[in-house]
Amino acid sequence: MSATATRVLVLNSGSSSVKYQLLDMSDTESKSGSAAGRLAVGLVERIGEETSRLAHTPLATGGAKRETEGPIADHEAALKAVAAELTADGLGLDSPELAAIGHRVVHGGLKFTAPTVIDEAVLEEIERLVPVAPLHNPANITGIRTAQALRPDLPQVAVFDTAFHTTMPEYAARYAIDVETADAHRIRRYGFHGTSHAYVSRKTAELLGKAPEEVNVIVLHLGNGASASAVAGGRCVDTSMGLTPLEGLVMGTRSGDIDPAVTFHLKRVAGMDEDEVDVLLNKKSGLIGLCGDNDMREIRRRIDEGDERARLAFDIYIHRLKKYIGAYSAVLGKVDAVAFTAGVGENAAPVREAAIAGLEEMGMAVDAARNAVRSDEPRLISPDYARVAVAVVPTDEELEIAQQTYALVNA
Ligand SMILES: Nc1ncnc2c1ncn2[C@@H]1O[C@H](COP(=O)(O)OP(=O)(O)O)[C@@H](O)[C@H]1O
Ligand SMILES: CC(=O)OP(=O)(O)O
Ligand SMILES: [Mg+2]
Repeated sequence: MSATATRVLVLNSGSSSVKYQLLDMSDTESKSGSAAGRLAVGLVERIGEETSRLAHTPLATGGAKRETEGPIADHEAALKAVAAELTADGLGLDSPELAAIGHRVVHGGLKFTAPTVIDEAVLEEIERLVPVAPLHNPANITGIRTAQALRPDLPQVAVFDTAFHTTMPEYAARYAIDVETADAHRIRRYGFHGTSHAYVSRKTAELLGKAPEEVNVIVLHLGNGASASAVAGGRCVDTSMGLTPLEGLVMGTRSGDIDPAVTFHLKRVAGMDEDEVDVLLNKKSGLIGLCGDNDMREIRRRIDEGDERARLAFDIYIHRLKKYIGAYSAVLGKVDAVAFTAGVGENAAPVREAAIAGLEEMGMAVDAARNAVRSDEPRLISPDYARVAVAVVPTDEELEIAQQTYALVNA
């Protein structure tokens, strides 16, 4: 790595999207956690559909956001389109200032507990985990292979969603099924969104003016995928996603918790095969299965118009959230804060209000005026009298990945 190479490109490849950021890590603020070192940010959406969309903002040049629509067939094409956008701003991947490329990798199993420089053996292991992260790991692998082809000389670093959760105690991670079968097939709770849970729990402690070791936090990461975690003194002690990102909360298109016997029933009685059940639970369930929409904005709009199906979907979503807040309060014993994050958690005030409503006896409440504030900054939404702080803490998986990547290549 050259002495002047201080930039990191971060790729967060989802099942049908790529979020990316180019950061300059020599900027002291980007090292400590603010947005100052961001040179370019963007998003490719609806990959593989008829009209994909690329939105690119070159912050370094002060240029306006550029949006292009047109077909982008796969993640390889998406990444090449991103590279072309960066090149157009003089921020191309050929820059000698680029120190590394950091990749979000969703499933790292038990092997990867920390950021890892990617080689063929690491890629093989990520590939081996495809069956337990079928929506995510294949996209991550394509992202890595394409980036390697564009810059074979650069270190590529994998930052795993599962890493933060590897501290869970055995009694939280192990399912109550036959031990030999579970161990033979590595069946256990792994948990996901760990980079976000780690970042948000740390930021929440900061908001309270305390060290992470001093606080117990329930983090509610509510995006299209959604998960809850119980973080005690900076360490994850339980989380709602399991072997795969299907378990736990009601999500945009995933069912979350369900009696596993439903799957036998669908096969024996409804005549579905494995793949059909998989698609049903991962892609046609959750909010979209309940009411036909997975975007919380649309669901709130329909509720305001008196739509009963949207109302019921919302109520089911909130009921599940409340159950996890209760469960993790008991797991933690003492809760200092509940932190809402990701697309829904950061933006949907009615979700926050409804999830906390009625929890006054548990020391939790939401102040309506504080909850209505829109901001990119971490903020409290509980009234001053509440024993438990309720907060909105915007996540920043890309910054966290950049910091971990840069630290590793400079170690
Ligand atoms: N202004 C908003 N109000 C309510 N919900 C929102 C708003 N903006 C985004 N969302 C929700 O956030 C979701 C996307 O969250 P995000 O964290 O970006 O998800 P992912 O990373 O899983 O793609 C959308 O599907 C939508 O439900
Ligand atoms: C693991 C997971 O569910 O990720 P996402 O929310 O990006 O789909
Ligand atoms: Mg996400």
